Amino acid sequence: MDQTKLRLPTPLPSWTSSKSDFSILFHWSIHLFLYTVRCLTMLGHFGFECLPHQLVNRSIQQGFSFNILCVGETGIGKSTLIDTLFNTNLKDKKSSHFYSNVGLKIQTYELQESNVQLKLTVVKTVGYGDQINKEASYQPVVDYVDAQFEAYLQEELKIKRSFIDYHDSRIHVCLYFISPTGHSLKSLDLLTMKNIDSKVNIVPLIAKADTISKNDLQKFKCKIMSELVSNGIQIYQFPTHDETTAQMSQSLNFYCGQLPFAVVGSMDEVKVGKRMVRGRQYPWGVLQGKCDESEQVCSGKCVCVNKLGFFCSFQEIYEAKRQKFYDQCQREEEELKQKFMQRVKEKETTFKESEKELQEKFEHLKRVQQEETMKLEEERRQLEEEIIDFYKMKAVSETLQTQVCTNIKKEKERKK
Ligand SMILES: Nc1nc2c(ncn2[C@@H]2O[C@H](COP(=O)(O)OP(=O)(O)OP(=O)(O)O)[C@@H](O)[C@H]2O)c(=O)[nH]1
Repeated sequence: MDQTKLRLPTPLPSWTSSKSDFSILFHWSIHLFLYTVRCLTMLGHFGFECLPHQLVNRSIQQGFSFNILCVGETGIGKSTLIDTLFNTNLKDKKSSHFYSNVGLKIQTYELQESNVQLKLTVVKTVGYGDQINKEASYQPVVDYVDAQFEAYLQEELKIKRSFIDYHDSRIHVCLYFISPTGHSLKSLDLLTMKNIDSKVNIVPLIAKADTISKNDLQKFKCKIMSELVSNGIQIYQFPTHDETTAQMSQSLNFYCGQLPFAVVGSMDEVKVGKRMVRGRQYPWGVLQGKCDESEQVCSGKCVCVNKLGFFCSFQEIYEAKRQKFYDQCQREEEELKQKFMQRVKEKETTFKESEKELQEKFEHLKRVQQEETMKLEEERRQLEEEIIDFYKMKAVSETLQTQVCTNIKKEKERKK
């Protein structure tokens, strides 16, 4: 039978609660089971320990998709930061300040680092904050976010869903670029954030943070946070319970205390020592990505800013996770080996002790048996001597008896 061409029994009964359908389903399951049993060929090692590998392999095959919404005024540094984050040059044209309405620019890029593929969708506001009447500036953003939810819902409602090919365009994170005024949030910022905070994960960023002094920056951050709180605006909450994220960033509480993040982007590569790094060259020196000591931006998928203020790549995160997994495997393997060796040693000691005990028992029995043999030998010798004495005495008595008889006979004959 050609196993590779086996076809499953059809048709598969649609599920109903009636008894007859149940029995059909039952028979079908048995049929399927038999087919499955016959088809089974072991392709390799299996077990649920393989699940992490399968997940990693599937993720690598399928790639990742990440949708970022960048909301901020024209020229605030949205494109530069995205390029910095993903270490690319997405070559985006500069927008004009003279649009009558706010619009959105949606671009999808296929990025690759090593063998990890990323489908990156960047949605940027165009003309944001450039109109005299800014009241409705947030509306296109809200409409876009809602439209993506609606599209996903429509796909979900379809009888025949095809999520494998479906490009899920729902926004994972909204990077909200705050002008580095050092003063406070603008009413437009508050209005927009208030209208989208229930729909997307907002990560507030102070753009072009190299333009503010350290003290002013700290005060500005406090001011922004207090304004967000007093206006009831929900920003993204870091998953402090996530052990992996917590380990990678060492202390999420520290990062949460740094909100909003101060970021610096750059398209230029400058020489620092012997290395070429992304940075901004000033007459007084090179800024290799200022920002607070280290920062992190997280959403459903995680992106983080390293000590120098630039974002680590997905590849690094993936590699770190993979390394952690392998380290854990190695540690567990080592522990198992140690346990095994320990048990072998214990068993060996037990065996040796039993062997010693048995040997002693054997020696003891041997000694007892030897003594017993010697005793028996002595008894036998004594018995043999007794037998010899007995035979001697018997012979003497027989001789005496014969002599007595002879003497009696002679006496009788003499009397006659
Ligand atoms: N000082 C400083 N300048 C920056 C920074 N990021 C970007 N710039 C500069 O700001 C200008 C505008 O940057 P873009 O990234 O094009 O800004 P944008 O928000 O994408 O602009 P539009 O797409 O046209 O709205 C460029 O000249 C950048 O070099 C920064 O962190 N610090």
